[in-house]
Amino acid sequence: MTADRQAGARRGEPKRVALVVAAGRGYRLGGELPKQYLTLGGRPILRHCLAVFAAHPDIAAVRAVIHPDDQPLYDQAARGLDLLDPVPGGAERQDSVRLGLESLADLAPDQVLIHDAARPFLTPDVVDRVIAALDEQPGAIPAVAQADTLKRVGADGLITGTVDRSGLWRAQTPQGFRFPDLLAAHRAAAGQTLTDDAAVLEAAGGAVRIVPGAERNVKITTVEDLRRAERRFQGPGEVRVGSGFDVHAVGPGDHVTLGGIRIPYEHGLVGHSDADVGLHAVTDAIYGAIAAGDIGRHFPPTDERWKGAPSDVFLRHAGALVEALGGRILHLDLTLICERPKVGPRRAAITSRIAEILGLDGGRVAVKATTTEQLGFTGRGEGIAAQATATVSLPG
Ligand SMILES: Nc1ccn([C@@H]2O[C@H](COP(=O)(O)OP(=O)(O)OP(=O)(O)O)[C@@H](O)[C@H]2O)c(=O)n1
Ligand SMILES: C[C@](O)(CO)[C@H](O)COP(=O)(O)O
Repeated sequence: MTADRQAGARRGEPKRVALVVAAGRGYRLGGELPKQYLTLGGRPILRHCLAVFAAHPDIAAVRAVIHPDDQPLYDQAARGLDLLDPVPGGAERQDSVRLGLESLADLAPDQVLIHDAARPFLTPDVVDRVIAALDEQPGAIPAVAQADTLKRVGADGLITGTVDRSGLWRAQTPQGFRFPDLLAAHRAAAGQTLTDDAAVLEAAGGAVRIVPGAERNVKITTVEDLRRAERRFQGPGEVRVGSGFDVHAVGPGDHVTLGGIRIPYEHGLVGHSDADVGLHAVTDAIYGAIAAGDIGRHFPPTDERWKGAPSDVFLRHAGALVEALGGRILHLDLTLICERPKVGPRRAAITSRIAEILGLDGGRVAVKATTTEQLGFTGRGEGIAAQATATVSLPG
């Protein structure tokens, strides 16, 4: 559970769960793999939305509903994300949602957001709008106003009429509801065929509000949808660079933690967490690249939960935020500044550890060390400093 999620739970906010339906077979798209497991922008389609929910501060837990045959594909797609175990779906989308809701009954969330795995371009702002509307309504869905003229067409291909498009909206997901209402509505609707969860709540007499969706939040249904989605990931996207800097004072102890590894030493480093200046600088560099604040905002030093905490927790959080934006860490460059302990012999271990924490290729992580020629606080051995840059690409 992330820092923000734990904080939310502590503030007594409604317990909100995201349920991602991913048990479909993708017949209209065809091909050997169900569409949610095809690779888009270097990651399985399903992973895109799972990452958004997993990193969202107002979502307490995330569960996917999958086809039982897809377990190995799911395991690969969800690797490293903090999720509830998946549950098996049913023959139709509606069955999969109902089974997913039943599986959450023991957890008794206050609210649930249902999302199609086949909508990989979900962004946190759409989730925010649905959640905000749920404060006032039992149901809220993102939707986009219908812009084209609508024709009713007969079996012979001839137009039989023009449909008045005023008041018509295209429904998207995630669709948010008060959990007990939606579970009851789905149980009551078993046997009817309804294509979204808003329709299920409407059938039970529940009010559902529209909030602005996003044109980019499309569902991948056909080969043409997939091609269009792939084109969005072509080209460099937007490249951003962030920088990070950190210092910790030397104090009593018999080791320091630097760049995620423990190094025996005649002193320690003083800090609220494990005082790993290296990981702190890299973490702040990543936050900087995506303009997501700094380590102190996400993990306040006044918070007892982070006392003695291993700093890989902070770094993983920054990596998850990049992923939730559909981005990728292209390169990290860390410089450790101290006379002692000697970093050179540990450079490879630090490089591998940072790469491992973030799931990166080691070639994307540079670790360097320097002294300040015995000048200043690092030169006198009073503290260790670190500076880092992070280069991140975000989809265009
Ligand atoms: N039995 C089903 C059918 C659909 N879905 C999910 O519902 C979402 C929207 O459905 P759709 O786009 O229609 O997906 P498929 O059913 O896979 O596509 P098709 O109808 O072309 O087979 C998808 O994320 C899909 O995996 C599901 O969980 N269980
Ligand atoms: C729920 C939905 O995404 C709303 O647009 C859509 O109805 C699901 O897809 P399907 O093709 O109707 O199963």
